[in-house]
Amino acid sequence: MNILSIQDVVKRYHNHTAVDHVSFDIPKGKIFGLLGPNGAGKTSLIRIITTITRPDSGQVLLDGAPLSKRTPEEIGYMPEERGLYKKMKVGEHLKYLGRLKGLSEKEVKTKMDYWMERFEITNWYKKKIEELSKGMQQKIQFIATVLHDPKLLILDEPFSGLDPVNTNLIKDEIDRLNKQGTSIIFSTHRMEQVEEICERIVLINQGKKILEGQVSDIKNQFKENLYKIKFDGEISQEVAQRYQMVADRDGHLFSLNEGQTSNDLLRELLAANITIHAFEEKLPSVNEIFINLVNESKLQTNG
Ligand SMILES: Nc1ncnc2c1ncn2[C@@H]1O[C@H](COP(=O)(O)OP(=O)(O)OP(=O)(O)O)[C@@H](O)[C@H]1O
Repeated sequence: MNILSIQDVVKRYHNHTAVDHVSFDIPKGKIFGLLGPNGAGKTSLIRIITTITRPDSGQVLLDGAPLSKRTPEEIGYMPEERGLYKKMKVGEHLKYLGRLKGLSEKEVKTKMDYWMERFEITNWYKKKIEELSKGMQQKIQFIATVLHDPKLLILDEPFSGLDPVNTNLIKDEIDRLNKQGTSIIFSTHRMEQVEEICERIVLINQGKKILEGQVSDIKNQFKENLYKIKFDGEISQEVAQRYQMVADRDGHLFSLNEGQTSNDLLRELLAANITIHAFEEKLPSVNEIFINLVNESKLQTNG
């Protein structure tokens, strides 16, 4: 079952196509990465999902049903551009946003107290937003996003401006909400966070989907048969050349040749009488895959 189904969605601004026939599904209960370089069309797509704008064509289903007036109550969206009213007090602000999402006065109070206590910030109720640091405002924005228990959370750069302790705090909350069944779309340019957090990703470039799938499958799909080996001892020139051995940060990289297996390499190294401390396949990082694909499609467009 999918929490979200994007079906052939197109969005144009004047003569620019920001989202160009994009389709993908997001399975329920997963953390899904929506990736792409600046200007790729991610925000345009998110604004369609959250019903801020409408697509020119195509449709979006949330939990199997077309988007409607009730959609915002089912989604929690934390935009990259944080939009809190500086002059409002924290308590008033959360109450206001919770009411906008359809919560009753009593529900807002219960949920707000729960989150403020959870984050140990109950002494902030009467503080004005403008009195809070960027990171503190970020916490309030997070609470505002999850206050109404949305079934789909859309988080755009949720850790920007947070120190490592608060990053972990929010990361743990995201994880906990996900374990309780909340589906999550996570949009970021921080690729190491994608590897750590997301199960599946979609990569958009110039409005078009260029890659989609399970992170582990994608890494395997783009692997280059590289092995990282840590060893003590001498490797002959001949073997080093044949495997295009190069020094890496804390070991050496070996490339398998056509038709060779990792076992062939290991056998050869054992015969060379070296002491092997570590032997592992080096899969490309999501960052490397991202950069390669985006550069490739740039070349295709320019060529
Ligand atoms: N309201 C608008 N009017 C005109 N053009 C727009 C509008 N919103 C977005 N665009 C254009 O659509 C394209 C996609 O923008 P979008 O904000 O969706 O990208 P993005 O992937 O979110 O980028 P970033 O990572 O930089 O936030 C860009 O070329 C942008 O200039």
